[in-house]
Amino acid sequence: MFETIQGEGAHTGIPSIFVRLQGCPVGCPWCDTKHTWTLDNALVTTAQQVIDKTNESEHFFEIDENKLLSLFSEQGYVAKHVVITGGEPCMYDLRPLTTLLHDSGFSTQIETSGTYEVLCDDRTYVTVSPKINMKGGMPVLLSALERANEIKHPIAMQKHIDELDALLADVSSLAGKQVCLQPISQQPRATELAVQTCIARNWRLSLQTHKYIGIE
Ligand SMILES: C[S@@+](CC[C@H](N)C(=O)[O-])C[C@H]1O[C@@H](n2cnc3c(N)ncnc32)[C@H](O)[C@@H]1O
Ligand SMILES: Nc1nc2[nH]cc(C(=O)O)c2c(=O)[nH]1
Ligand code: SF4
Ligand SMILES: [Mg+2]
Repeated sequence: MFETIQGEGAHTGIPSIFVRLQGCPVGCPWCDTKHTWTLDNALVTTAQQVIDKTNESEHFFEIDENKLLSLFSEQGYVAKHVVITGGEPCMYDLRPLTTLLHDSGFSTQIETSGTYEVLCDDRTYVTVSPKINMKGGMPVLLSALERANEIKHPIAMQKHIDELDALLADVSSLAGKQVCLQPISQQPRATELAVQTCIARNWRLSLQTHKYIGIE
């Protein structure tokens, strides 16, 4: 859990509290948060140790939504936008947390791979970053794509754009959905392909801006 600036997608630049949920079975080889993959009780520690950690350790803490809300003010957080990410946050039922946050004056956003049903408040802004043919062998769910406010696709080569086109063909309507391309790991060739494709398709470019300025 940490406070920073949303670095990706259409909400780039918004001060945000990030809640990074532990556990992900999807297995993207280039995942930049591999320390969140393992869900093992032996890794449970205290909230303060997780908040204070300076390295990417696999340790995590368990908390209910009411205590999490209290923790935001105890930590002195001032951001009013909460990004729930992971790991794969949609392994969990996020309705209690997102509804509590909206009713308490926060806006919320979920970052998900689209491999689980998205269970959240109607007011939540859902970013689906579809993960196609990854090691975990989990399909991207049409229900997740339909719920998405934003589809933010990580790409490195033309094949990834073709795979996105095939997924989008099944979505009932793209009206009101933002489509973004996000270059994988700041690779120059991926970035060039994303720029050219965004211009040609009138899609939006999503850079992981926090990585360019060295913030979390
Ligand atoms: C770490 S994931 C966690 C949320 C969820 N599991 C998902 O994949 O959307 C958060 C975002 O980072 C993106 N991401 C992860 N590793 C990346 C990388 N090496 N380059 C670009 N984007 C990456 C994902 O595609 C996703 O949009
Ligand atoms: N600054 C910042 N913005 C982000 N947007 C999505 C992120 C994520 O890991 O889900 C992320 C992240 O890790 N840091
Ligand atoms: S789905 Fe998200 S957290 Fe899981 S491996 Fe892929 S990028 Fe990482
Ligand atoms: Mg990240």
